[in-house]
Amino acid sequence: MPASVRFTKGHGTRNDFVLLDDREGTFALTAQLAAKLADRRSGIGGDGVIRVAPTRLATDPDVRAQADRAEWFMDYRNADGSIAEMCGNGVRVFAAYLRREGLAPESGFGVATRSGVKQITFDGETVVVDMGAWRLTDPEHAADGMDSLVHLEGHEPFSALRLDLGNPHTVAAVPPTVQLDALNLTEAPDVKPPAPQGTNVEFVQPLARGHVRMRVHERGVGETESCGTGVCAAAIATHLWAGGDDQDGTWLVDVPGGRLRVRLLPDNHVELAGPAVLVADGTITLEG
Ligand SMILES: N[C@@H](CCC[C@H](N)C(=O)O)C(=O)O
Repeated sequence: MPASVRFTKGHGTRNDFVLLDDREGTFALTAQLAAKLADRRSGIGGDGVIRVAPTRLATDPDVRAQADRAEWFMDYRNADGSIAEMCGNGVRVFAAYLRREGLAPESGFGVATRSGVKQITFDGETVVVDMGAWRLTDPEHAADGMDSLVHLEGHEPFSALRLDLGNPHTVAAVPPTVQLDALNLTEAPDVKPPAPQGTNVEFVQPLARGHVRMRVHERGVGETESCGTGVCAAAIATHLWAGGDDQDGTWLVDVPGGRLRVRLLPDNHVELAGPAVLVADGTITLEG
């Protein structure tokens, strides 16, 4: 492991990350290292930690197999050190870093992730990501658009839909009689049936046609101010609940950290667009 590593702190709608520049592919992002760096008091602080690494040197053969379509691999871990397959805000910050460092073409490129290659383009400072194809987690039980319940103390259980965006999501419909801002998300919500790999839980309320607001409790982190895969899941679920044809396929999703745009594309593909901000750079010494 090298003695010192360049890092960059960045965020996408205030979902924040520590990026570690491992362009030579020389070290491992362990659970311990990620949790240490993500700590907001004794580390740099972030909702997640991302290693920028050459795809061809990835240890996972499924990631290495993406090397012909994506030069760089987003090696992502949550703040508690656990691995996640995908991160929608993280991949935009990752793309902004590659762009700034001149490591990828302005015209667009693929990023390798644990859930396949994600295609990036830029619209000015907005980073646009083809997040790939979504799917219902349990299509057999989701006929009416609901397949689970989310329990939060002090509330009637919320009806919810489980979706797979590469990582797991449970989108809970919050009735208009419930104040979204007042929900207590300090503890992980109780989801039934339980998710074997854990789940991110989104709480969603419609605002207008094609426009919703959302709060999220992220697996491996806690409540965050935004979740890119989560806003995609929220838009897809709301679209399905509305009968699938209530708008033109473009959704705005307001989260505590800002606003993201989601487009529902053919073949169940979903596109995420939003900002990515690189805040600070530094060097950190890693213990051997
Ligand atoms: N914040 C991310 C999602 C990060 C991973 C998630 N916590 C998980 O464990 O699946 C996003 O922007 O999508």
